[in-house]
Amino acid sequence: MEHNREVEIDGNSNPIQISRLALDIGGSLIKLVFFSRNSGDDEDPPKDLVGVSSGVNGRLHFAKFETAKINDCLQFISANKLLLGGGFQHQENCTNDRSFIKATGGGAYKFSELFKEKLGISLEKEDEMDCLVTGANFLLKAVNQEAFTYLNGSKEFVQIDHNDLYPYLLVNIGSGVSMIKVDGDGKFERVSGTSVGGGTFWGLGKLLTKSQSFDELLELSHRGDNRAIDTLVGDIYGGMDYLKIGLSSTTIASSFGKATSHNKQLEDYKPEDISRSLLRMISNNIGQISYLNALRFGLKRIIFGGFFIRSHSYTMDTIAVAVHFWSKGEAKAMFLRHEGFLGALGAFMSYETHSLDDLVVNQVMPLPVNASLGTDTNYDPLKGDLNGTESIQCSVYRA
Ligand SMILES: Nc1ncnc2c1ncn2[C@@H]1O[C@H](COP(=O)(O)OP(=O)(O)O)[C@@H](O)[C@H]1O
Ligand SMILES: CC(C)(COP(=O)(O)O)[C@@H](O)C(=O)NCCC(=O)O
Repeated sequence: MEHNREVEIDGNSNPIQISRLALDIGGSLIKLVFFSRNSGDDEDPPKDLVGVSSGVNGRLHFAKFETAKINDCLQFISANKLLLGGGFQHQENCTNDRSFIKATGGGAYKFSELFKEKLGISLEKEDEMDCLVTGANFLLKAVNQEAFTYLNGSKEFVQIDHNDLYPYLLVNIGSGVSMIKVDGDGKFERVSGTSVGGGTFWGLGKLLTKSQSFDELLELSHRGDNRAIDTLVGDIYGGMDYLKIGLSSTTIASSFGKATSHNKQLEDYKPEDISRSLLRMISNNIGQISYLNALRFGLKRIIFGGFFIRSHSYTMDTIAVAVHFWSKGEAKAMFLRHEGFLGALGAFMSYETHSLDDLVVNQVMPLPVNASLGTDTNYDPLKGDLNGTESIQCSVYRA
């Protein structure tokens, strides 16, 4: 099982001290975020941080499980004693069990009883849209090298000016898609959504290609050629462009259009071509709907999150090109390194408004990890697909 291993620390076998665990239980995946305190070292806060006294150094960890395999997730929480710890406390041996954990997503309702029964814990529910926005704002403001653009195969990190962050359109591509106009911290409106999202790609792709996993389906798309199954403008116009309305001969005129051919069956198409065509169709469609919503509200920045993206170059390229094409270069698509963890991070941050409001999360830096969750120490943020196996260094300050 991909993530079902015990948490190690800093390359040795001391158990880590976990404070705070939050969950986002979605239609497809369960996302976990938890904080582990570095052993022994409290620190003085930076001089420019007013109103705080001492700090705690630690790491934020990320993990994910398929929702259908929720028992693996329960086992992971239990095996790693993630329910121990009572917030960011300074005592060395903090062992008081929590009676609740913060959780968001539909599964926080659906699986509430299961958590109670198997782990003896209540799920304190946080609104999913609230959490997505809080998570996105947190990442954009606090994490260095978080947001990037993707065009023609190259990533470029965007330096976020905190005074010029809002408004933006947040598009979360999970099982379904939510589009949220964000105007500030806690100030947002869900302006649109579409049911044609990540679940559609995975569901249709599984039926059409017999892929056994999402990763296999994505891998197939790398090798595919969508022209075998999509009808291009050139197929209709005898190889010519239709420049009068701005369409080149290579533009897709009709996704899956060639599949209408009477003398071909599903078996006559290669799974990799089907996967590629499907990925392109769904990414393109989401890019276009996003642009139309950005246009409705005059938004220039569209920030995409959700695990559908999986830092996959072809997905990001298709979305970015769609936004660029439809907006004639006016709007910009941006992606996030922690794309899939917005909701879980938002739930994690929501502890503050209740029992931990004297704490400020600050100085978050992406760092290669030591041994936490078996992460690759050569992690390169420029190349990386953050797959729920990285952690980031952070400090938390106490007022
Ligand atoms: N390992 C995986 N298993 C299933 N789906 C995955 C996986 N990795 C990425 N995905 C994609 O991510 C989508 C779920 O994204 P996510 O943001 O976690 O949404 P949700 O909250 O609905 O679970 C899936 O519908 C699928 O397209
Ligand atoms: C219902 C949801 C918010 C659930 O979130 P998810 O688990 O898909 O991340 C999402 O699937 C969604 O916004 N669906 C689109 C529904 C619509 O606007 O048509």
